[in-house]
Amino acid sequence: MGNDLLRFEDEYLARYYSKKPLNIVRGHMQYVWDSNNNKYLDMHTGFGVAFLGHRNPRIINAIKEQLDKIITVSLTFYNETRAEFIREFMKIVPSGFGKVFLQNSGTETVETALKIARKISKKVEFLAFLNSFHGRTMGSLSVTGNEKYRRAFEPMPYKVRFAPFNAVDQVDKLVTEDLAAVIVEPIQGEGGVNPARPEFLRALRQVTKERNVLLIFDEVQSGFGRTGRVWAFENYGVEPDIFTAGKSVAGGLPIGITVIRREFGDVFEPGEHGSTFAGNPLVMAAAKASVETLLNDDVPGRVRTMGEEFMRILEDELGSLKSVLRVKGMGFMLGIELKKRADPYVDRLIPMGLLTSVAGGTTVRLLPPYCITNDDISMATKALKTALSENP
Ligand SMILES: Cc1ncc(COP(=O)(O)O)c(C=O)c1O
Repeated sequence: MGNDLLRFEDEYLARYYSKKPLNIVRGHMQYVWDSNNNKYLDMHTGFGVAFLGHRNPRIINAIKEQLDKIITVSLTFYNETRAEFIREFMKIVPSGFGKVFLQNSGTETVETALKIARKISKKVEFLAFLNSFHGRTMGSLSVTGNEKYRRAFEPMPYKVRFAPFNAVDQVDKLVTEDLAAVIVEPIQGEGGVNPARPEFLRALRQVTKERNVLLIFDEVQSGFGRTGRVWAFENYGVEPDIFTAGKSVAGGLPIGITVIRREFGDVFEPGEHGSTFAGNPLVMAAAKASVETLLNDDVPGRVRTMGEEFMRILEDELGSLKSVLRVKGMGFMLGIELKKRADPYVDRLIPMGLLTSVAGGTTVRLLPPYCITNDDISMATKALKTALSENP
């Protein structure tokens, strides 16, 4: 990439991901630019973080205004910016939910959900699903149903049983009274963009209720408008006891939120849980502006309409290609499942000006920002068609 500075990343920065040879220097809404001023349509969006666009003007202004006031205030104290965010956030939370736990990432919000479930239920075991992804810290990793992420760190601290995702007929047998909770993504993201079948979530809700087992929906990837409703579970008409959110909720700044039903109250005694950075006014200002954007721009409505159209176009244009198995997903959480590994295709799309990511090994995942246009959809479809038509 002709930039000597970047060698510091190679030499000293611990590697988490296989790195792409692209130095991204700037972003605006659905586009990013590299150091050679090449423009890319961003459907990677930092694994979904930039769903409201890069540097969305409303969010940037809110951050700038807050910078002139104060950046950090512990949850030990009140802060009006935080209170304003909570007031806005409660507008998008269904009425049965009444407490919000603030964190700094998706994995932390899952950790918090698991702790809450253990505290409320006084039980310790969990049921999770194969192919699920819930995070990298040891608790959230315990409920992640993919050996690849867990193998190097066994044994896991939490006792977890795994079941096949969408196996409606097994729900009655698997959800036993000794479970603290069942945790499930309404749409599996990292596992390959796999929507739950409505009857699967309905069966989970019915049996968990009957057996006094808590139901957790992990909405870190599927939530906040991504699937054409504010929460993916609203597409199914099924409500959990606890749900999580993260990724785009603070417009690009780190956040994680756990939401629980009103009747559970505060759950933790002072000192039982905490977080140094959580609820800091800078992130809260960005998150408040993000909720306002979601509501003012009717993000879920736009995503619902355009997502259906995008999916139809992808099915029409790519569905019959030899390399393609199926197009799947919901709203702006879309996947093109291939007959072989997806990484070479994702790499090939980069010089064509389209950034995407891999999910479940064989799926090209599209997580576009809500503001993409019909021209962007045409450009992406054309690039995908070219890339998927040839062997990489
Ligand atoms: C469903 C789900 N849960 C949890 C996480 C972990 O979030 P984070 O990477 O912010 O810790 C992710 C991340 O992709 C996710 O998709």
